[in-house]
Amino acid sequence: MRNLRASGLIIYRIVSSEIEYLLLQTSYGHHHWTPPKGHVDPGESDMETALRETEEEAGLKGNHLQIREDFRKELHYEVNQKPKTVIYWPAKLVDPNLAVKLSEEHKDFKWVTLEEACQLVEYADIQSVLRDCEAYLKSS
Ligand SMILES: Nc1ncnc2c1ncn2[C@@H]1O[C@H](COP(=O)(O)OP(=O)(O)OP(=O)(O)OP(=O)(O)OC[C@H]2O[C@@H](n3cnc4c(N)ncnc43)[C@H](O)[C@@H]2O)[C@@H](O)[C@H]1O
Repeated sequence: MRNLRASGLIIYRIVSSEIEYLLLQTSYGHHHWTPPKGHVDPGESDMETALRETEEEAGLKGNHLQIREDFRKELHYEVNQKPKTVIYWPAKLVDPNLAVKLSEEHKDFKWVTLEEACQLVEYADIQSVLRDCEAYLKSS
């Protein structure tokens, strides 16, 4: 069975010494919240996809971001009985005031603290990735 593969960026910014994460809410389905991410197209690397999807979904380009490639996490879950892999890297929004521009795929976005993010994302695996990411960012 073909594995679905997606990748994205855990976008964060620093505001008054606090880390805030960018989450997007889908316009479809049950309107779940995730960082910007999407399906890897044929011939694309995981990082190329992560950058393309972040620009398409949030209007943030690679030159707006500092990507932390040394922290990479994979999620594995099933969508419609098919296995799906999602890869994330953290990326700092260099100008914390830069505006997010949504596409039609999402109906809302929020900048939230770790605890608020864990409530919004609802799945234990991405909550765990966010907690590990915060620990990594605070230690480096
Ligand atoms: N129901 C729908 N109605 C209309 N158009 C739709 C649609 N679903 C997808 N689309 C279309 O597909 C495109 C998305 O393509 P992309 O933008 O390229 O890909 P994606 O982010 O990987 O898609 P998706 O939102 O489906 O993925 P996720 O794994 O979060 O989510 C997939 C499922 O997995 C669940 N899920 C998310 N994270 C999970 C996790 N950590 N553990 C377990 N389940 C999880 C989600 O709740 C969700 O049910 C959109 O443009 C949209 O047009």
